[in-house]
Amino acid sequence: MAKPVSIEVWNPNGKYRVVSTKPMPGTRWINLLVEQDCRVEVCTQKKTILSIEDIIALIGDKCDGVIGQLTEEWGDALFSALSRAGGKAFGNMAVGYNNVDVDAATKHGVAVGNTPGVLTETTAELAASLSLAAARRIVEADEFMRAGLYDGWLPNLFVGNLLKGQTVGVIGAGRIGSAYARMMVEGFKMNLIYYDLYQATRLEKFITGYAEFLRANGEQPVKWKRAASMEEVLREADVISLHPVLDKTTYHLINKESLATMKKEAILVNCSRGPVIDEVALVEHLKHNPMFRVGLDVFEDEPYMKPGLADQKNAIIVPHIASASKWTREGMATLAALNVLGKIKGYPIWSDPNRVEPFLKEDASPPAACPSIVNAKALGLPVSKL
Ligand SMILES: NC(=O)C1=CN([C@@H]2O[C@H](COP(=O)(O)OP(=O)(O)OC[C@H]3O[C@@H](n4cnc5c(N)ncnc54)[C@H](O)[C@@H]3O)[C@@H](O)[C@H]2O)C=CC1
Ligand SMILES: O=C(O)C(=O)CO
Repeated sequence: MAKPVSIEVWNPNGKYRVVSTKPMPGTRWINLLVEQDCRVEVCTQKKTILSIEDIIALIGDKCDGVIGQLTEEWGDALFSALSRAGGKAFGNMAVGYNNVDVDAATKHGVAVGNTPGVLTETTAELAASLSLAAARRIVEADEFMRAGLYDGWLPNLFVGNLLKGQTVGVIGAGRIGSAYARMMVEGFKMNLIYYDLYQATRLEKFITGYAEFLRANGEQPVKWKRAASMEEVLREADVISLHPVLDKTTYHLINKESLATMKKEAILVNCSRGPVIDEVALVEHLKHNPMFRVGLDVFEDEPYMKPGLADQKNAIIVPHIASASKWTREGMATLAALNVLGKIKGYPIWSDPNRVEPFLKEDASPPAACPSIVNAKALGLPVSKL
């Protein structure tokens, strides 16, 4: 028997019971649920990652929907518990849903929501920050200052890489990868090489237009290329940022062999999911190639790091904070709640999950639709005409 889990309750007499496995930023998401007759229960347990038993205890005997987190393994056990409790919706507070067994959810008739569109720029900005921090050795230099080691300007002190004119490589040029590419190309006048299963037409058009603008202003134009293979990106790029989804095709995409393909002084950034990189191979590569640098937001066995990673001066490591801007996190909470609410109320699915602004306007009621349900087709859910 699982121990009871501590909760905070809003609108105790609400008709629909919605559980959030974590307190989430802002209050709009709670207000929107309460206004629509939901009793909202938020788990306040002082434990970062809840166990499956904890979540089953939270679901209880009657639960209409759950808002959960990417740290939780949502598989058959949780979806059958939710379905037994009458639940029809699970909202993952994330765009990535590799923690969710979508087939199991579909089998139990549960809609799975995610939160695309609201974290694109925020995540791309962190990837850009890590790229810059690695190129200019900002963390090492900061540690040096704090250690009281600075005793005057020197010609060779913390010399790093100039990005202008170098090539940025993007693997996975979807929403976030494309936003990152634009930042690096437009902001630092880098050339782009990208690899994706699909053509990034809008990104290509943007860079072509920007190159024309630069040429017209007497500046060196930037260039872009869609690579035929990932290896081409690894061979040619000076800075490589990973932005694919995590699935069977991208697990350990970066391994011993692919690391060996990269330039000795390349920079590798990962703001996607940890298992896209074989972290043991990466630690070895960092040890043997001191001029190779990485910026990591995500890790293979979060919250842990593989032995030796934290000792490498050529690694910048931050704790999965790529989406951590206030606007984005509040927006993610709102979208996750509206996915659950929409399914409870029987609303149709929003037709373009990338165009989520109407759901985020503080001073307006959100559209009567679920912003993004990943198994909408499999469940045969109707699409909104709004
Ligand atoms: N570190 C963080 O806090 C965050 C991490 N993420 C991660 O970033 C991922 C991407 O997010 P979005 O850009 O919104 O998704 P997206 O679906 O727009 O882009 C993913 C791209 O990866 C491509 N792709 C899939 N398999 C591939 C392969 N084998 N090789 C090359 N490309 C491949 C897809 O074609 C697509 O263009 C999410 O799934 C999530 O895991 C997202 C937000 C924040
Ligand atoms: O949305 C996601 O996929 C995240 O990783 C949140 O930071």
